[in-house]
Amino acid sequence: MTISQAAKNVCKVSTLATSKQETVNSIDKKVYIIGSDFAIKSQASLAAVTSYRVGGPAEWYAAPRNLAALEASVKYAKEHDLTVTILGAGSNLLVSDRGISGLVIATRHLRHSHFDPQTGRLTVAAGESIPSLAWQAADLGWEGLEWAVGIPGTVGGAVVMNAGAHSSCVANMLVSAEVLSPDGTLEIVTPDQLGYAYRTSLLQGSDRIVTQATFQLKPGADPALVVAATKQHKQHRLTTQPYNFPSCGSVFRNPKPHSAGWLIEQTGLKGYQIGGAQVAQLHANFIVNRGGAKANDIFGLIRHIQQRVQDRWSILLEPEVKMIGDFQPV
Ligand SMILES: Cc1cc2nc3c(=O)[nH]c(=O)nc-3n(C[C@H](O)[C@H](O)[C@H](O)COP(=O)(O)OP(=O)(O)OC[C@H]3O[C@@H](n4cnc5c(N)ncnc54)[C@H](O)[C@@H]3O)c2cc1C
Ligand SMILES: NC(=O)C1=CN([C@@H]2O[C@H](COP(=O)(O)OP(=O)(O)OC[C@H]3O[C@@H](n4cnc5c(N)ncnc54)[C@H](OP(=O)(O)O)[C@@H]3O)[C@@H](O)[C@H]2O)C=CC1
Ligand SMILES: C=C(O[C@H]1[C@H](O)[C@@H](CO)O[C@H](OP(=O)(O)OP(=O)(O)OC[C@H]2O[C@@H](n3ccc(=O)[nH]c3=O)[C@H](O)[C@@H]2O)[C@@H]1NC(C)=O)C(=O)O
Repeated sequence: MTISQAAKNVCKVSTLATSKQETVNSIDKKVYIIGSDFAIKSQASLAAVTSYRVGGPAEWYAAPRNLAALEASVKYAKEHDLTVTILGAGSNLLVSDRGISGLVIATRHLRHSHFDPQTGRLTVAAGESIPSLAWQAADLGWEGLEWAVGIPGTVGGAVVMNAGAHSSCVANMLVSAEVLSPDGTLEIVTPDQLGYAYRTSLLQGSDRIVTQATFQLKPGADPALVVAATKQHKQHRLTTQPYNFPSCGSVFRNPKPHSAGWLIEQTGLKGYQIGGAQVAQLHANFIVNRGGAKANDIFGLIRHIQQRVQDRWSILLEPEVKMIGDFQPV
């Protein structure tokens, strides 16, 4: 970005200026615009905030810490005609090496949680960590989230993805979610409105932002037993899934009744590598970043796996990972 471009971008934001707004360091790429209740950063690294640790920058990036700041970010994007991309913990995203144009809004800093012992309901902001909630519930002796340990995502991402493991998933326990639309309206939606199915929901590809969710859990169990079950799930993961290198978890949905990992292994692709991206030895449905991978290495490997599995089994594997931005065709 040139100085004049940076200055232009600052001007754009200054139209929203409040008395507390200031800009810092408009000479290099890191231009920060601090509003009364929100900040926008230009050319922010997305590799730093996604689990694959790859990809280019966000043209604009906001990480609101409360609902008002989220609403301000959405309003800002609308007024400046910026495409909005939502990021949770970035644990199911592959960001292109060219980065993302428009405004990336990270919801992982929206935080609050309330365990209501009267109803057994857990109401949490979109940015709360799913595995952290699983451990908190276990410590309280609340059953229902044992499966979620080891899924390094946020509540927002889990509600959108219908995250699941060990035969449970978000759809089974979600009571309602609060969503923010681009026009600024807040709405409470229930699971029957979200078209939930295996690893999918109507929120995928929609422009609605999850701000908080309420889950139904089961209080009253012996905490020691719930902690033990949670530990067991975590241990199972550590022995069957590669946690030692950056990944996005399972790359492909299972084409039921088959499992993607089995199909990929049987195709002889374990250990196959493009650049720094490798089909994991421990679990063939994981692509790991062995160090220095480019997003395009991972993208190329995804396409290679799809082609080889299609050739061998006549099954087209469907990516679970969300690929965002422009990728070079392979
Ligand atoms: C080691 C590892 C293990 C994993 N294991 C599992 C597993 O067992 N089961 C499983 O289901 N997944 C698993 N995953 C994948 C991932 O953790 C889940 O999909 C998780 O739910 C993604 O949450 P996130 O907050 O990281 O979302 P992100 O990856 O940031 O985003 C995912 C999608 O949700 C959207 N989104 C995120 N937050 C919001 C919001 N507040 N409002 C609207 N849209 C939003 C994004 O735009 C994107 O389309 C694993 C990943 C890793 C790295
Ligand atoms: N391969 C990859 O790309 C990535 C893998 N990961 C892995 O995913 C897994 C999930 O990630 P993470 O979000 O860190 O989840 P963890 O389950 O490791 O921790 C989540 C939260 O729960 C707490 N916690 C952990 N263990 C216990 C326990 N026995 N009792 C009570 N509280 C506990 C942690 O506290 P405290 O912080 O105090 O430990 C933390 O606040 C981890 O194994 C992590 O290494 C994460 C990101 C990317
Ligand atoms: C990690 C994810 O979710 C995971 C979730 O953690 C686990 C545990 O419940 O079950 C699913 O994995 P999975 O179907 O691969 O489960 P596994 O039990 O590891 O494997 C299924 C079958 O494939 C076989 N398998 C697996 C990997 C491999 O390299 N080779 C192989 O043959 C296993 O032996 C097993 O018979 C989810 N994946 C999908 C795509 O549904 C994710 O979505 O990101």
